[in-house]
Amino acid sequence: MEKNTKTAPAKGVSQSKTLSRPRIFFGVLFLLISVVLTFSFISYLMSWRADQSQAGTMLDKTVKSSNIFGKAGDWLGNLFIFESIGLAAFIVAFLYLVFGLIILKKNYFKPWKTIGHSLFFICWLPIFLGAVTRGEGVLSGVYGYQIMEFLNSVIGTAGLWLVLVVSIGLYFILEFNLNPNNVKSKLDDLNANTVGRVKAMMPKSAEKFEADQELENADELDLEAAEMVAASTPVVPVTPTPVVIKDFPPVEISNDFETIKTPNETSFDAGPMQAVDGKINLTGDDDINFKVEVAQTHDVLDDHDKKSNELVEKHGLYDHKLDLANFQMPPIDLLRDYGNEEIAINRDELEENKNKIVGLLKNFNVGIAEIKATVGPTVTLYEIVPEAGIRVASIKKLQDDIALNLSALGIRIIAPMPGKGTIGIEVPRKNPSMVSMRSVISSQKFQNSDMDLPVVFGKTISNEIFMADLSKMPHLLMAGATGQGKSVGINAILTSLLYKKHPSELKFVMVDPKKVELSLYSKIERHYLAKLPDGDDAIITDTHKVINTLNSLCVEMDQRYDLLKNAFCKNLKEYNKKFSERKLNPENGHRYLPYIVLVVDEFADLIMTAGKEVELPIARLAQLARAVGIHLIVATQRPSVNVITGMIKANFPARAAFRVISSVDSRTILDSPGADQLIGKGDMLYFNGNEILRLQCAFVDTPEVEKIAEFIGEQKGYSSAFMLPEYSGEDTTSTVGAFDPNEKDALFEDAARIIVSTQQGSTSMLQRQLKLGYNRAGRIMDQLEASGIVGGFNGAKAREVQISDLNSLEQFLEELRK
Ligand SMILES: Nc1ncnc2c1ncn2[C@@H]1O[C@H](COP(=O)(O)OP(=O)(O)OP(=O)(O)O)[C@@H](O)[C@H]1O
Repeated sequence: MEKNTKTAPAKGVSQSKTLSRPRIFFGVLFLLISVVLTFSFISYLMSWRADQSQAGTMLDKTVKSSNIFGKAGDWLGNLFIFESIGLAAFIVAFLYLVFGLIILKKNYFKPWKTIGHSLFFICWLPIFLGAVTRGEGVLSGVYGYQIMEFLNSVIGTAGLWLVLVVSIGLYFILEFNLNPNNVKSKLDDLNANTVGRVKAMMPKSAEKFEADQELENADELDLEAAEMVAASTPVVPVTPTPVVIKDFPPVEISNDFETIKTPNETSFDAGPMQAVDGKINLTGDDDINFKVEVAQTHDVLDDHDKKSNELVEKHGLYDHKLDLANFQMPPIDLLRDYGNEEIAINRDELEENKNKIVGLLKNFNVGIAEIKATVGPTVTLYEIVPEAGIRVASIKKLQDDIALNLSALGIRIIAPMPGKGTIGIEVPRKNPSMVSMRSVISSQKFQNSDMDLPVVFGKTISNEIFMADLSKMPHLLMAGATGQGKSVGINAILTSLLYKKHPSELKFVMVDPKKVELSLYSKIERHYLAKLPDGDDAIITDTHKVINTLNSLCVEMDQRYDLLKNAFCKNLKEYNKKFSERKLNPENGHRYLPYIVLVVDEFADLIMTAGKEVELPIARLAQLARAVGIHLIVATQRPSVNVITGMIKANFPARAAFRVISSVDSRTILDSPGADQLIGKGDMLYFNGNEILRLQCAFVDTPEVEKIAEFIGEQKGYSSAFMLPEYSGEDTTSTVGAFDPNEKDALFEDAARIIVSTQQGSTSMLQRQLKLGYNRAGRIMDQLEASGIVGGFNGAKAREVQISDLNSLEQFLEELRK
């Protein structure tokens, strides 16, 4: 086969689909020949008697022909039909069509098979037609008539017909593997698959057809393999009735059972069968035993599904946006247009830097084979390919010398560039371009993104818009010395989320010890913020309240885990989908769960004042909260090891570093140096657990954020902020001690019965069943623990229930009452 390497592939078209010109020429030529032959033959058959008399008058203008292709058509018809093979001439035209398509790489036909069949019929059909017409007319052609005559004289008429019938019979048997059993099952198959076959005959696009062809081939192979295995593997009979398989045509088994399919979707028809307890015993008269067992699906939600389907039919899917149905997402105009953000290429600067890099490396005996520059918004990346034999480490060592030589801050050497086989030198541009929030938010990439929590950071050094999904990160640690763009970065993240998520889908818990950075967002309290029931401000600035809020978030997380567990869901997305499909009953505590994003602006401050009390709930949330849709963004100015402890770091796989003051700080946040070499003003490194990317953070100014918050705040919101569960740290722990029956809660006994009957020591279950606040439910749980009905606190798991049945419990309660 000829390779299509001469013509360059067009963008977006794979090489294999591009055809070389000679291929197209010959392909089309063959198709044309096929068309000409077909029509000439048809035309010839309609008027052959008249036109045959004109043979030999090709150049005589006075003689007219009635063939559609004139005298040439006559000549072709005469040559192929009359003088040669009669009607079988059409097979020749067909072969041209097949070859044309093969040349054009349209593999509708299997070439060798088609040629084989065609040759058989080119030989057989003229003789057959000769025998039928006895040489009358043109149907057999001269060849057909002559051979027929010859055979007739040698083996007689009966012999001739015997040869014809036997040969066609053999042909069908060999081709279609016919035997009496087979014929029957093929007929059944034909019946069952009529619809499928009609579909298969519908016109398909060329690619689809190719794919089908491959599948068909694969099926054929698998079927053959299956037959071989069936024939060679002795199967121990496990049912009293021996089982037989005659063939494997695809067929539906019965309404009660699912169609049995092999991994490649080939269905088996196993002849007569009986179903006992989900097992199908196949019977027949062959000697292979075969037992098929269909695993019964125990779908406990079947009734629920029916009910939920009815509810969905009646009320439609649950619409979480309904409460704020008229809520409008902020328009792009609220973001400032900072003018032309096109990257202006300064050729002199590029040339100068290139010469300096090449010259300097030469001085250190580092030869360069190739150098390439990519200009980004703030940084130009020079990629060099060193000459063979140069050690990468020797170039890495020259970082300071290169920086000195280029007299530029912020040089970063990446040796080697991951996945590129080059060494990168990032050199800041003299006149960097601004990346505005407006430009990234209005980009198609952001607008069309289907991420759950899309966050657009800015642009990469190759000027591509960089986005990440906060729900996949799943928590982000940000660091940067003061004034390097951290607050702008947080605003960029929050803005991206505000531009994409409806208030019913997302809530923020904002912690701002500096008191000024996030205060702008207080306007969106009733739309997007979450707070403690007794909290005055939604934006938390007081360290003590932060501890309560973090613990309350832990409670929310535990409750969400309970809900997910009861709904048999693995994550928040699945749970919300199920809830929208009305498969979860709100009376059992189920509700639509918005994502919760905790934003801590100055983490160092919190750790300094509250230490472990803050670190532990943050670490707990970071470890467990991802599946229930709680995500953390923690920022700090001081990325020292006593702030970003090992426990915190281990649970924050995504890190964003703005410029930090020392390479030690850079190592703390990124596990590698580099952030100390950044140039500030939003120049950042983003680490997603695999590689470090240099980005220019999008710029969003405070007035822009204010406008967005105002736009949202002026719209109708919920009656209050999203309420987090109650939490009062001291209360709940202090009551665990000796049990005092006189001080037991009024609902103590009811709670005990619920716990014992369900054998689940879960506080949130008590909350739901008894419709209690977390504090009271927690207190009751402590009393239950003190009285010995449930075991001690068991982390994320429910407490152990010490009493196994209600009878024993009643006796126990009786004792307590005495
Ligand atoms: N992405 C950016 N593009 C352009 N300029 C930026 C960008 N980010 C920050 N700057 C500039 O840097 C200044 C300081 O940014 P920012 O307030 O975000 O710093 P910070 O790290 O939060 O400082 P602090 O911790 O003291 O609050 C901004 O006022 C702005 O002029």
